[in-house]
Amino acid sequence: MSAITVATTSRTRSADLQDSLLDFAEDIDLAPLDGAVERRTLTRGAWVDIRPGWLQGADALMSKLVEGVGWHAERRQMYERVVDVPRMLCFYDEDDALPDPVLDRAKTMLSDYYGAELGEPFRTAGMCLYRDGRDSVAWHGDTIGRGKSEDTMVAILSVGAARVLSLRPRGSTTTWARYPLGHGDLIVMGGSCQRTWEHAITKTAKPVGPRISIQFRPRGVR
Ligand SMILES: O=C(O)CCC(=O)C(=O)O
Ligand SMILES: [Fe+2]
Repeated sequence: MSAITVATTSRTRSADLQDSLLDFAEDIDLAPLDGAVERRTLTRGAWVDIRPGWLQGADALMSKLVEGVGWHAERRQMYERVVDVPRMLCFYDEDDALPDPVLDRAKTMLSDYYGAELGEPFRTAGMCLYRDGRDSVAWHGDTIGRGKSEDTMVAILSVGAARVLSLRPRGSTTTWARYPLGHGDLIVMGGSCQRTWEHAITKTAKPVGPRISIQFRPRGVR
């Protein structure tokens, strides 16, 4: 009798394990962009496009990237002090192999969808790993390159814990828009957004797990 009970229990357990492995092995795939992207017009020629749930199988991609990306910490001069950049980073230049084929497909899909409007393809992939709510990115525009003077686009795919991307017009100290970016969501900042608006991932005291952001940019935009 007791042997049967044990056998039943172990069957259930292995079935559970198999289910969770199946969940884990859910195919990593991208849903269509056509007809599923919503544009929010900001001021001064800036806009944001949102495509929630673009990536399926985001758990599998998250694990793969946490393990497989050559994350490194950076330190940065802040006035008189050198401080830790509060997130881990990795940059894939246009000829670098991306850590999962789905990211190549993402880049191609974005280039196909936005090519006519953007006038060029997405080329590079920057990655940030926010280990917990203490990791952040301060208010900034991506203006190291051409975003300083030209309209452009920065497309961000998020995996892992949801964090809020905040936006404000340059010169303002108040947040005008908050976009919670969840597991598999896409947001695209476009038009003049990098030079006329600023964005940030602010710290949160809430207990949040790790989040990875993958930013696709055209050549010369940083
Ligand atoms: O984590 C994000 O989604 C934003 C990252 C960002 O703004 C940047 O790397 O320039
Ligand atoms: Fe940025």
